[in-house]
Amino acid sequence: MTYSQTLGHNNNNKNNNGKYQICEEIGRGRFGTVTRVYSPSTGDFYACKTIEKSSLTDDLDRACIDNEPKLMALLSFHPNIVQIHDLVDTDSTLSIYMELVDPSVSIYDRLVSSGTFSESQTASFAKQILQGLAHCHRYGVVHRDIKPENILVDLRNDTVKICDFGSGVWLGEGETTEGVVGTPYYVAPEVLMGCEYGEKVDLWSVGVVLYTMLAGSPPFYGETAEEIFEAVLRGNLRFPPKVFRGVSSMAKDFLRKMICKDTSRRFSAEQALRHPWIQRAGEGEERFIKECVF
Ligand SMILES: Nc1ncnc2c1ncn2[C@@H]1O[C@H](COP(=O)(O)OP(=O)(O)OP(=O)(O)O)[C@@H](O)[C@H]1O
Repeated sequence: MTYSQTLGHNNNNKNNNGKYQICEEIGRGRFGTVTRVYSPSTGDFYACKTIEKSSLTDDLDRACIDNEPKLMALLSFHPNIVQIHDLVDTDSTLSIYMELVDPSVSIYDRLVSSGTFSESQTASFAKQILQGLAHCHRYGVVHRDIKPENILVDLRNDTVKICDFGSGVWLGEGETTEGVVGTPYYVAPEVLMGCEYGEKVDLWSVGVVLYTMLAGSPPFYGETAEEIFEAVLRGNLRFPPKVFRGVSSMAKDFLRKMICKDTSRRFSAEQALRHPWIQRAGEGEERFIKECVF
């Protein structure tokens, strides 16, 4: 990874000093656009997230933008985490050059296009998400915004890649943090209660994502953000028989240990990886790519 700081005025080629050739837009988030770019020097394609600094209106947004490349750089290589390759920082824009996951589909896009996932597919993706998160947590990085939109599946090999570390935080051994960060359906109750919290917030969110993959809708629902927060705080986890008829009791046991209000009883990523539902993941599983609708 190389970091370049391009201070000064905007220049040609979208502030990248001509190091990269800009191709087409591949995604759009709250803060900017994601574009496919080509690097003649490495001969590789990358995904470039470009953020217009003028569009950042508050300090929290500015902190998110500063954090993302730092946290990504802190993590050594892991197959289930999008890698950072380069950073170009100018007066007006910040461009984060990342490993390109292409062709890819986010869990969110796949839920919208085709509804629920099979149990074996969910378990297989769960294992990869947890392996990626266990790696983050070993380095003290808490993602804080695990949701279907931030989990990409590389369709060349069905590999899951966790992306968007913009809401993340670094916590030293045993440290906690505070502050309401996350997305309503997936946020952990201790975040909403204004408590100090640690890396287990990510495990709650993974549990909610997996529940949503199996059921097609999240476990805590409401018409407004306030209603969703109230449902999350109640934390009343149900498995409606109509929806969960075909889902194994092992999967439900696993979800109860992830979507657990008591953080001391909630699984860590390492504990989750040892659960039999995850240990058995991958047995007799179909290729995801066949299930995808483009
Ligand atoms: N490395 C990548 N490879 C391929 N596509 C990517 C990559 N990173 C992001 N994308 C695409 O761009 C979209 C937006 O990216 P990302 O979520 O990182 O942006 P953001 O501005 O931080 O979004 P948010 O609104 O969640 O804060 C993703 O949903 C995905 O479709």
